[in-house]
Amino acid sequence: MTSPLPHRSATSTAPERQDEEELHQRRTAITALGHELRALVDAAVRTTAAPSTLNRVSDGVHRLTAQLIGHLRARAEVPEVDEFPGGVRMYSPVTGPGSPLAPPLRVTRLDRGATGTCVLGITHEGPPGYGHGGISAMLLDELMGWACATAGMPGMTVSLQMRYHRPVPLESPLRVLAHVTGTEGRKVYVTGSIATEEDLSTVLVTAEGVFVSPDPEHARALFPSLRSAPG
Ligand SMILES: CCCCCCCC(=O)SCCNC(=O)CCNC(=O)[C@H](O)C(C)(C)COP(=O)(O)OP(=O)(O)OC[C@H]1O[C@@H](n2cnc3c(N)ncnc32)[C@H](O)[C@@H]1OP(=O)(O)O
Repeated sequence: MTSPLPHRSATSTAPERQDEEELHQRRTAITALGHELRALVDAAVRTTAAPSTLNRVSDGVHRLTAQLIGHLRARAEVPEVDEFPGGVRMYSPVTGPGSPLAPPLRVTRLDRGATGTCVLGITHEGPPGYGHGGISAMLLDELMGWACATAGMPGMTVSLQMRYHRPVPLESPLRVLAHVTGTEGRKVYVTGSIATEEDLSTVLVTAEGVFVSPDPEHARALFPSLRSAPG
């Protein structure tokens, strides 16, 4: 199972340990804020509170936001708390423990594949009581991307074909699966599915995707903040 928290190394030198401790504290705080934000978003889309209460909460949230906007990172800059590419992404809208949008999906790497678990909430609702089709596509796109990475070919989605067989329930543990089925040059072919933990044999959604590993020149142009990174 992937963890948003850093691994600690017994062989770290003292300054490294200090850095690791600081990273651990930041990730723990980001995770705690993400948890509270998800609770806020959930309550905000479910509440039947009076307009006066909504206005009061709105003012309070505005004041809280002001405490953060003095410390924003530049757009497209990889957060210091992340390991990109190929590792922790604290603010991913799918897996990020710091993201109010993320369920978040908890991912386990498999051999040329990946599996993920999550619970969708009312924030992710499409038809009343069920998940939005775009959210299912988001879960599968992400996990299929992880599957590519486990096959040693991290890439970007160029094609994603979805099939919605049955509605995806909210507030019910889900299992998402993805497997690489083949590669051809820089292209990776991947399949994915969503089922409930309760009934793994009844597939609710399936997907077929093509991912492409950008060539190095293209990758440097797309991700300039990684210009000095190895590879
Ligand atoms: C671990 C975390 C995982 C996270 C996963 C998240 C996944 C995402 O959401 S990625 C974001 C969404 N995707 C994107 O924004 C990608 C946008 N596309 C691009 O930028 C470019 O297409 C890019 C960089 C991927 C590839 O560009 P480039 O390197 O020039 O590839 P290009 O030469 O055009 O095509 C490579 C091959 O793919 C094929 N291909 C391109 N597009 C498609 C397509 N839509 N369908 C099928 N095949 C395609 C080409 O035919 C070519 O095949 P061949 O080598 O056999 O001729």
